[in-house]
Amino acid sequence: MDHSAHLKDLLGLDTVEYKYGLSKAELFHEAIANDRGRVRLDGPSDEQKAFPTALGVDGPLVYYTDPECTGRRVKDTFAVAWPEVEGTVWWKNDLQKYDPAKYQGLLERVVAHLNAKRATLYVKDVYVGSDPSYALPYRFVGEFATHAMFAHNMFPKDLAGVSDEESKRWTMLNAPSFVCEPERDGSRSEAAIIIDFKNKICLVAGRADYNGVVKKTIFTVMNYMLPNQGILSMHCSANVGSSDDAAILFGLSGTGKTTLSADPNRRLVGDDETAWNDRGISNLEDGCYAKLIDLDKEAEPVIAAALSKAGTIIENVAPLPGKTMDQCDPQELDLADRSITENTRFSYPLEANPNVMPDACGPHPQTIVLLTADAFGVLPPISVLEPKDVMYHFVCGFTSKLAGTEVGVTEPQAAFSACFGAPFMAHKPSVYAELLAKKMQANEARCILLNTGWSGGAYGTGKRISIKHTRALLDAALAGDLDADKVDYEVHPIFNLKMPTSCPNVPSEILNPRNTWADKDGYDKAADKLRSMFRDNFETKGFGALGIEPVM
Ligand SMILES: Nc1ncnc2c1ncn2[C@@H]1O[C@H](COP(=O)(O)OP(=O)(O)O)[C@@H](O)[C@H]1O
Ligand SMILES: C=C(OP(=O)(O)O)C(=O)O
Ligand SMILES: [Mn+2]
Repeated sequence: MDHSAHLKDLLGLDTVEYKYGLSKAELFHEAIANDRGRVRLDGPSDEQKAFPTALGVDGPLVYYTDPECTGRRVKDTFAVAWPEVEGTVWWKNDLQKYDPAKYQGLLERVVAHLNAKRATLYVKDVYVGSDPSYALPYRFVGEFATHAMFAHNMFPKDLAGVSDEESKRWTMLNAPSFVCEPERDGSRSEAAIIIDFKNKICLVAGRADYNGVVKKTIFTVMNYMLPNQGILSMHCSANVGSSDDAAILFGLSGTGKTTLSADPNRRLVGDDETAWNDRGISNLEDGCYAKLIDLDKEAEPVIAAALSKAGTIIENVAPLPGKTMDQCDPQELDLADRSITENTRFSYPLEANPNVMPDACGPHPQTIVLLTADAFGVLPPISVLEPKDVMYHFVCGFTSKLAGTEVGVTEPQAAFSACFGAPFMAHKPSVYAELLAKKMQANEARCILLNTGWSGGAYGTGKRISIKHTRALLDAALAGDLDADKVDYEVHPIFNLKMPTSCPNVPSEILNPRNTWADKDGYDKAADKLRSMFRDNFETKGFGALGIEPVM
């Protein structure tokens, strides 16, 4: 069945025009010519009205989202509560039930809207997963060429060996020009992002044109599908060292998955979504989606270099003062500008990194890193974990949500996000925890908790630990220099975490966070408060009943 028959059959689209399978260069030109002014813009700057903007033919595509949608709209993210799937989904605030009848009505209205305007729709066929044994065909269908180009950048394209493509295919219908009516459509607002697990459809209706939606929605789908095959899907980045030693780095948004995995001395597997099966790890994607805010070109050389490559998509970054986008070299964008959002981004294909693993896969991980960005400034910058600590911290998923990635978050907010990615975990945390425990039993790995958050005080008084020190800590851990037989530890009296007392290229005094606070009493109180939060969260979520041992 070709794409138009498929989309007529699945969705009822029949009077639209398709631009199917365009090359990246063609999508780039389509975006320049056609995406301009297609989203309602209420009060943006002139610069935003002129989106998207090309920086020369070989330059990046610079795209400005709807100002309402500069991050993920978590409160507008749903899955259809079909009776067949209702009992298998982990329902929560960031994945709520959508009434099946309302969903069917809404889908019909979106399709009617596109048919009525004889919309031009971009169709891009990619895969989610770089290993054909589990990869799923993913058909992006949407009004914006930019999104189709994003799908092209971010996902594997020519993957041979995927069986039964038609029956496995997932389809995203992405219609930013539609306006949801909550009363009639059952949505919360004028936009809704809805996963239909029964019919393999992701519907993006309304103002939700942040590129991240195109990847995180299908990631949620993979987190639903893969555990059913015994494959652990993870919100983590991954890379491989020179002796074929793989590492995975779990973390919620803003904790450093992308930054720390882009390591000039290690080959990249992926920066965000990784699967772990019986053969090892592999990337679900084929590109990276890095934050640009305050990018320090010395601390993040790989990401900075990717910024001058052709074919990237830059999102919501303003030009330097006095420049217009057309004159502005990608290296001269105003990376400190927060006027549109803190969550400024760019998407680049893996090949923009000179140091990647062939086929975006690697062996079983030798090191498991749990990333957290503690805005209370009380967790040690590095702790060495036992497997039971990993299970505890994995289900707790403590971090601070940083500004920007989720609509509505404007300053750091303590969060317990199970599996370091609760919004994307379609099953209950126990499903992923059990798989992780099995994988860890079968493959011995060293485990660390790496805190990329605040030191010397909480957010507001202290400072974020430098990327230089975080990297030195990570490098030492990866080299085995912090293994139990190599280094002395202190045990943190409140968090019960093993803190190395020394580490190459890191001042020893920062290794125990209490040393970095002038106000020791203040530190003790803050640490105590965080421990209470950990305990309350553990209790409320009933993790004890899953066989997880409370470690603090
Ligand atoms: N010590 C640190 N380690 C990692 N990232 C840091 C650190 N200090 C500041 N940052 C910044 O924090 C952000 C981390 O974001 P990113 O790597 O995109 O996280 P993720 O991929 O997990 O969402 C980047 O903007 C990075 O520059
Ligand atoms: C793209 C995202 O991922 P991250 O911030 O983890 O890179 C996101 O959460 O929208
Ligand atoms: Mn990232």
